[in-house]
Amino acid sequence: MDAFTYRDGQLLAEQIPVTELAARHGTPLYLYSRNALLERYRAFDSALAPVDHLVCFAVKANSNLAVLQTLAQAGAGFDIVSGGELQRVLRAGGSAGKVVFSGVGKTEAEMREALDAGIYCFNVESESELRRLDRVAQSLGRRAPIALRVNPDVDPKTHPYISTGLKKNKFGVDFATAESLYREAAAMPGIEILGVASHIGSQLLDISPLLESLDKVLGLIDRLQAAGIRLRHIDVGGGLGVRYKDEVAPLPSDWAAALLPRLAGRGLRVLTEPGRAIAANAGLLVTRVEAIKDSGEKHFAVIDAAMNDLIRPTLYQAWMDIVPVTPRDGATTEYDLVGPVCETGDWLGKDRALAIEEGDLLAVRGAGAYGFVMASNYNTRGRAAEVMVDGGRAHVVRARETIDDLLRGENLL
Ligand SMILES: Cc1ncc(COP(=O)(O)O)c(C=O)c1O
Ligand SMILES: N[C@@H](CCCC[NH3+])C(=O)O
Repeated sequence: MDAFTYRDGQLLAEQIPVTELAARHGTPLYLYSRNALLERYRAFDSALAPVDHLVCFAVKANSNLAVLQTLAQAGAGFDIVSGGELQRVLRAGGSAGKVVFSGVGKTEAEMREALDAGIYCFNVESESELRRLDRVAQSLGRRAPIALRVNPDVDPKTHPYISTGLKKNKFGVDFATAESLYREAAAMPGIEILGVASHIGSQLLDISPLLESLDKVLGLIDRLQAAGIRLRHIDVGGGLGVRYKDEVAPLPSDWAAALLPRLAGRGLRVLTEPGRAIAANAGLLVTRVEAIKDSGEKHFAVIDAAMNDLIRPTLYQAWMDIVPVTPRDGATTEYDLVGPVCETGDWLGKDRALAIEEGDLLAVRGAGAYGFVMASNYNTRGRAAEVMVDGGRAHVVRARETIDDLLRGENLL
């Protein structure tokens, strides 16, 4: 479903006019559709239904408690990268037994916290981390369940900032040394080997690099088995892309249809860590046009959302669809949509043909993933409110930050 569609000339969030939500909650405003989240989660869950599996939502994509609660209630597991994300998952009612912990810089405190909570698996990204985890687990009289996150050195053909599976990227254990590291792990008293993990990058539009990576990892599993190390699961990572403009993104069903035959007969539990593919198109960022101005060379629409609210356009030159909430008839003008932040890079869209006037509302589509989570307080701007729509009802799931929120904890000399 598209949760955000037009009816009678205005954009709706599920069944509620976006104008009404903006009037009630102000702008900039993040809107999420509960039903769109569920539908996208279930697309992964049912695509993997033929095998024992766990869909671990990548919390970094959207860590709002109500988003996590929605997915936890649907049965999701979670991929976390910090102790903070673990706390969020637990507060949202997620179960620790469905959590995998990725990330290259886990601290001892985070390891202890995750062991105490009883997470399902640590995705270990280096030899140094493995030794540290062994030590921490032993000090607690525990064995830490692990998978090695291997770096298969495969080009995911995506933006260089969001590629993770190349040798030159910081992620994962060098593929050539993975086998010997598994042997070391097998002898560590504080470590219990569960599986293997890989994640090669984000916004992937082509499945073939994922298959190339999978084939390499399956070869490793075979070599390990020959050495007497049997794995129980394979975590194939996340990364499936979405449509922002005109991209043709692979469906979870197509992805699973390509993946599952390669895994047949191995008895491996399959884990995946999708973030963007579940959350991106379940969210909108709503903003108001504050001012229209002309530089003699360019037309600018100054909007009340800025790079601090949504950094993807300026950080990755990402194109995100920006649409009028109540479209006007008449001639369009090409605008650069810029925010109030004092940076030339503060833009959400460039050269967009729009018929708009001051005071109009615009909506940035695809903002449900890597939107609010990457927001900052730059220029002492409070972060936007987050509202979740469920059919005809809207819930404020995070209040807009006030200046008091921003100044809390700051002291004069
Ligand atoms: C280890 C890991 N898992 C999962 C994800 C989620 O990626 P995506 O949002 O592209 O599905 C990421 C981010 O790229 C990641 O680094
Ligand atoms: N933040 C990135 C994705 C990062 C993926 C995290 N490993 C984006 O907006 O596209």
